[in-house]
Amino acid sequence: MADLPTRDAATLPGDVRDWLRSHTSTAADWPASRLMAAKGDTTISVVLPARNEAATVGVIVEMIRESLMRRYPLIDELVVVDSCSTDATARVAAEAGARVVRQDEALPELGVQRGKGEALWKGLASTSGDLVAFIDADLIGCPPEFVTGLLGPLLADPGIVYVKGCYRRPLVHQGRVEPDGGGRVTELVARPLLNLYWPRLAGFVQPLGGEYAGRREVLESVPFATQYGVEIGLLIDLLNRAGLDALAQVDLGQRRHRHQETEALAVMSTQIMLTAFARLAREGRDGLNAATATLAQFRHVPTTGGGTERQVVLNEIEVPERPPLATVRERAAKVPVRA
Ligand SMILES: O=c1ccn([C@@H]2O[C@H](COP(=O)(O)OP(=O)(O)O[C@H]3O[C@H](CO)[C@@H](O)[C@H](O)[C@H]3O)[C@@H](O)[C@H]2O)c(=O)[nH]1
Ligand SMILES: O=C(O)[C@H](O)COP(=O)(O)O
Repeated sequence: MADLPTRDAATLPGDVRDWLRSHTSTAADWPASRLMAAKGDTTISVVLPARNEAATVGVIVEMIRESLMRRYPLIDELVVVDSCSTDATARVAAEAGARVVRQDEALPELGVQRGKGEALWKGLASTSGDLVAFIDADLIGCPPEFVTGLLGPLLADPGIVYVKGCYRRPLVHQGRVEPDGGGRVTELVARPLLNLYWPRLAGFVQPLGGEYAGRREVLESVPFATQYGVEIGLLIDLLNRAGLDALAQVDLGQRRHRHQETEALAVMSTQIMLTAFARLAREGRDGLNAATATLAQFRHVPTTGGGTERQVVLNEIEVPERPPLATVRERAAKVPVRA
């Protein structure tokens, strides 16, 4: 870890610290039986965006159908948006029991765009549940708690409009597992951007995570960036529209997925930056001229009981500048030399 001055979480800005404590729960707080009691007339849709996910989408669909449609009739509608796949994603998803919507065939009068955000937007347009949960289709292992955890705060509290999943994210590379090495774009791009320009969102452990749920009327009231900027765009726009207290996060445990190559992640990073810069411009901020920043990061440390706990680490980051050396030398040359 870099040798930076760090502070304790207690010195997070008061509203972020309070939010982190009061608006973070764990999936275990929201068992399906409890949600069934709270569901009442509320209808719930689950949308999986999928581009070439034939290897994983079927297992996720089967899990949702078995655990959350048959065993507990919690989910009313399960849709896979086939995002221009060239593999058997659509067939596998349909055989597993999902309704498959082809991204380009939904809302054809509005033309076609590419990317994950487009798939989610078309999924929102093709479903009708009062609550909508989005789950990535490339997850390797997706227990029912990934869905129930996201729905819990929405069913329990009418003041919550949007719930984001968080988790530990291992990086699996050439047979090696780094327990917290995943989420590289999150750590290198999204978290610094949010801490710099939207510090009230600094408490989101996984701002780019692909598992989240919201109320339909709220999701339909904000734009969806079409590509990979969709997650950061939603967070910023929902903060501005609904306020921090209407947002929540739920710890879903651990998330594994198919990793992309560095080259593809650079494209993703650029899309995320463009999405954020567009929001800075809309908010009338140039924002690009700061010399100091606080970066809140999350670290998992061992506990005495043999488990781990998440700690907030605050880094104070400064980039003071030195003037061009030539200008300093010129000045030094003018200082009279004493005999
Ligand atoms: O054009 C696309 C690209 C992706 N996807 C699907 O979207 C999900 C996530 O895409 P993926 O390429 O696996 O993204 P990650 O590398 O996992 O990126 C992370 O960071 C992204 C940027 O915030 C988020 O969109 C992702 O959900 C999050 O997992 C998967 O089901 C994809 O099949 C589409 O439907 N259409
Ligand atoms: O969410 C992210 O930061 C990107 O999807 C990269 O994730 P990975 O480092 O786990 O592949």
